[in-house]
Amino acid sequence: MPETTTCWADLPADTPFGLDNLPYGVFTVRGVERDRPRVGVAVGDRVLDVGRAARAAGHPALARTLDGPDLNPLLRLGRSAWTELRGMLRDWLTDEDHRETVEPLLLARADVEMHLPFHPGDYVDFYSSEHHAANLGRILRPNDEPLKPNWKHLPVGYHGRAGTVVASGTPIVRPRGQRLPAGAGAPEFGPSARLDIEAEMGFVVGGAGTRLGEPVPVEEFRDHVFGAVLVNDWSARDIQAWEYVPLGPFLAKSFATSVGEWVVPLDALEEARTAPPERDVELLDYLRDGAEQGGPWGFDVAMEVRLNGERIAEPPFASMYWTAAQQLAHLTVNGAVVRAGDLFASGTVSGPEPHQWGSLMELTRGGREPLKLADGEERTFLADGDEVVITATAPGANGSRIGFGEVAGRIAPARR
Ligand SMILES: O=C(O)/C=C/C(=O)CC(=O)CC(=O)O
Ligand SMILES: [Ca+2]
Ligand SMILES: [Mg+2]
Repeated sequence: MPETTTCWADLPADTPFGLDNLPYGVFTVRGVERDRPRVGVAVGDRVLDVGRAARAAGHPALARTLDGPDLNPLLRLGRSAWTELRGMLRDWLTDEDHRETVEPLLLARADVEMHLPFHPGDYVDFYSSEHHAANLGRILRPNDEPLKPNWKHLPVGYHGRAGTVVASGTPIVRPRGQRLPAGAGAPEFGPSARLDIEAEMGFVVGGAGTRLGEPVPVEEFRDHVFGAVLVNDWSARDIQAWEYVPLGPFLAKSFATSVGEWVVPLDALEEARTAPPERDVELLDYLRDGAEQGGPWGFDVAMEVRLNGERIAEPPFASMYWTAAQQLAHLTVNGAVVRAGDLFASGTVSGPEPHQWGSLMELTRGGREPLKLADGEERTFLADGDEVVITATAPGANGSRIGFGEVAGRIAPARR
């Protein structure tokens, strides 16, 4: 990637959407009736209509993959096409010769509506923060070891529900289900009373996909992953507690999983790459992720969680024990296929300090110690009308800052 040259468009100083980021999303223009959702790239506080830019630059085939309504066709093109397009974007945005055609294709962010950026065929969620896993173990299983014996030998995960992966801003209807009231002998049915968030980072699969029986080794991570996106894995703790023994989460997490508006390309995260925490058990060969395997694949991403506008947590993604490259290697080691558009999420991101915990379950010690909010309100779990917004930034090339935008959701009352 060439060094940053200046964009002819005036980018706000310190923008998290500079030329070293260029994340992809899907947009329509507000107020245009039946506008087609299509691919956009964030540039400063504007959004570039990339398909039209590609067409104007004489790349009609590429333009067709960007005409929408999701990133999936672009994801299928694979690593070399992504790199080529990234180079073209920089060219279009820095070379005065392109200004006349490209500038009218930059729309104010305020004038566009963002949509679900990709449609996952499969969605997996891991459980890869040691701090989160140990915190939940201590809260839920106080008489056991906080971590199960398998935890440091493999990235524990479960298959989620791809069809309820929703765009940032989608209202989250409080789920109803079975839960066992404390001390009761039989379950009751009703709206979840312990609705929680999980602040996570997701990774979006790209390329030709794998064939049945073909694993993706850690070494090939870069060829199979397009980029990263914010995730909020809404979780109904009361439904979960009753249903998930012994097979794992089912309805407690399948009602909605929100993803961020922008997918940040792996290329934009080169500067943020960092070594994961020291491993204290010897890993099986397929999970090794040292320099010989092209690692490390940890990322120094600083996340923030806001509840009704007030910051309640700052989860550090760099503290995750298992990396996305290990997760992908593990999820395919049995020969399961991955396809372009698939999403696998990190699991709740929690750091060592209490203000770094990525779920209300942890922040309120299992609902026993309510959070006191600035407006005088208290929360254990989410109330109807609450809005949760998760944001993140990472260090970028040339001293820049890489923004992930946000993943937002407001709780709507349960259906009656
Ligand atoms: O340890 C438990 O009993 C429950 C764990 C979770 O609910 C966490 C989960 O779903 C995975 C994650 O986001 O880390
Ligand atoms: Ca989760
Ligand atoms: Mg979910």
